[in-house]
Amino acid sequence: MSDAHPLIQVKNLDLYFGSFHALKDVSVDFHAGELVGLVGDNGAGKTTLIRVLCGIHKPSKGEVYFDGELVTEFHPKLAIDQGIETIQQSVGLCDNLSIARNFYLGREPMKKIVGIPFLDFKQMRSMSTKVIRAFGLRDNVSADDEVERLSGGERQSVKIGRAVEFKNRVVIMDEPTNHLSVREREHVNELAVQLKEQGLLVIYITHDIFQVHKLADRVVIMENGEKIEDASTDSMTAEQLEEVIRQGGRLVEKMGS
Ligand SMILES: Nc1ncnc2c1ncn2[C@@H]1O[C@H](COP(=O)(O)OP(=O)(O)OP(=O)(O)O)[C@@H](O)[C@H]1O
Repeated sequence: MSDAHPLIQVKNLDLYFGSFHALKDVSVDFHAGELVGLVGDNGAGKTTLIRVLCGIHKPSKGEVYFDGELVTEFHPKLAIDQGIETIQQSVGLCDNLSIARNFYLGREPMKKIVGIPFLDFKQMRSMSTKVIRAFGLRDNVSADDEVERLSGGERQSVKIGRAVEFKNRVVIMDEPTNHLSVREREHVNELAVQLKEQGLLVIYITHDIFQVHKLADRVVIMENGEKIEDASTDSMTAEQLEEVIRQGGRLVEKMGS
């Protein structure tokens, strides 16, 4: 994997919120077909880093390359057009709309009847039905049901199915299993692995180093806006990575000296 060029390359990134230095000289590569765990304590800079990748924040210094091309404009719409999707626990679906409508949110297929464009409900229904079955929703859930009646895990499945169907290249999962039952958590984690096996880059943000160690190819640890570790899960155990987090990078400095 490391010989191919990275799908996303972050080089010497700094980001200030006013005088607060939120990202400090962060460099990290992310490859297609890789599941990378992004971990670190509260306020470490994980969300800020992925917000740069999603075009929400413009870095103060440093570069981001997407598929080898320097990103010159940071805007959420551009990131979506490049195929970067973020899956968050509490956002991304409208409760009072059907699963079919949610599936196409902002990308509704249209058909023309006597020259007048209408939403193509038939296509929305058939495509979303296919996907919700493939992604393991209960048989008694229909594409016409409102999202409100779905469990947390099913909601995540709809978002993940949408990311696959719309041919995203990068899926960023921000604490995707918070508040889920054990079985739902397993299901969402299996879907994350499926995404990477289909060649997508999956960046998985979590506080749970033990959970992500089982899934990820690599774990990147952040602390106080800095990247303090970037290790393959083959080279370090979950316990060793937890110790790095506990010591806040002091262990890595010691090992390097
Ligand atoms: N828009 C903002 N304006 C000012 N400060 C911000 C802003 N966004 C984040 N910060 C600060 O930047 C630091 C890093 O925050 P960030 O949300 O990236 O951390 P995190 O690692 O995702 O933490 P958590 O796990 O708690 O979500 C925090 O101190 C936070 O208060």
